[in-house]
Amino acid sequence: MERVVIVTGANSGIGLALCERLLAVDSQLRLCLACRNMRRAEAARAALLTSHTGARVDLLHLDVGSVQSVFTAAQEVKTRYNKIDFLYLNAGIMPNPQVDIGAFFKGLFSRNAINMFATAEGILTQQDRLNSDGLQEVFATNLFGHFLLIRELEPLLCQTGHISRVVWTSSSNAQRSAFSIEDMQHRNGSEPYSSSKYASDMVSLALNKHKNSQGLFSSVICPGLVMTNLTYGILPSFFWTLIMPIMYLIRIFTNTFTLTPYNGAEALHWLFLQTPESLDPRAKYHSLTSARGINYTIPRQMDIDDETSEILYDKLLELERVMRKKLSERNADTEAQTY
Ligand SMILES: NC(=O)C1=CN([C@@H]2O[C@H](COP(=O)(O)OP(=O)(O)OC[C@H]3O[C@@H](n4cnc5c(N)ncnc54)[C@H](OP(=O)(O)O)[C@@H]3O)[C@@H](O)[C@H]2O)C=CC1
Ligand SMILES: CC(C)CCC[C@@H](C)[C@H]1CC[C@H]2C3=C(CC[C@]12C)[C@@]1(C)CCC(=O)[C@@H](C)[C@@H]1CC3
Repeated sequence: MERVVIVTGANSGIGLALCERLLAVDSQLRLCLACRNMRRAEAARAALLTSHTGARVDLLHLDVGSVQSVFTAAQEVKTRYNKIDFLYLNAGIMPNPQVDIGAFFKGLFSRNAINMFATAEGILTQQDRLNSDGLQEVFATNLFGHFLLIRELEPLLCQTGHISRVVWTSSSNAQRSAFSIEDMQHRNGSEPYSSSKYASDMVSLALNKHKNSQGLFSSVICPGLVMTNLTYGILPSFFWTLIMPIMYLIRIFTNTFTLTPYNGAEALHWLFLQTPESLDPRAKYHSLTSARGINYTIPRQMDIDDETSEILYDKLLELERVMRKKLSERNADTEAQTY
């Protein structure tokens, strides 16, 4: 049976590697690349068709960081497909990352060194900004746009007699300490990436609680540390290439250095092959690569509580109402001006 799979941020890195891997296991797939830049999306589609001639690969314009774009894209999805089997929420940003060199060297000679390499805890900050919707950009892109997409696609995702899956590309950098329920957009901190990923872990838990009975199942994964455009924003690519032998050395101590997008997509691919009943809603599924280069997936319990995840879910629903109102007022104004 033909399965419909949508991948956000599919034109590069882990998203593109996932598409390659999915087409390799299911040639009947109807794959939809949901991207903000159609030129890059076309190039990704061409690359996929080179290795999988005859595959059914659609393109969808989607900027998850824009409320209007999410609504327009969801409308388009509803006209194209009558069900969704997998929705991979993979698009993500980490703007203006800064590594605290002092904290890095302190961590290097501490008992916490392995954990630091696996999670970047305490050594990585970012500078966020407001987007044109008046939302914090990292929150809007990594979390809220995806949340809205799910809400808009509920008629397709929650159908009686059909199972749909959503999979969030989260991170082991998601930390409780970076998230505050009073400041869910992380307006006041310097770890918006960590906060947004922690929030996605909580939303996934809440979604399972509210939507499993309607056939919608949510999971979260961490791809490990992968060389992509995102990590090339932290250190330039030539520097990563220079220190690659050290990276392989570190992999002996932490299997979280998956390094290639193919390896990083392991848990995303693994989830595609599992039945939802066999999965743990409180677990994050980690892509891991052993020192010998063997890929595997393991679940680890997430540090989240039901109460905060419920409050967050409600707050997101409230923000959704506010944004819908704002948008309809904005659209009414534009219409009035054109007449
Ligand atoms: N690399 C790593 O070590 C890790 C990555 N992750 C997560 O993996 C996911 C994929 O990132 P990765 O492959 O590493 O990095 P890439 O930068 O290669 O991929 C990110 C993708 O998201 C897209 N994207 C960004 N913003 C938007 C937007 N507003 N609307 C639509 N698409 C958007 C990008 O599009 P464009 O090309 O147009 O910018 C790109 O296709 C992210 O969620 C990231 O947080 C998690 C843990 C580790
Ligand atoms: C290995 C080198 C000698 C020095 C590299 C130091 C840091 C730049 C890295 C150490 C741990 C890395 C890390 C990430 C980014 C680069 C490091 C901070 C991530 C935060 C990238 C995005 C994620 O989502 C996490 C899973 C990564 C965790 C580890």
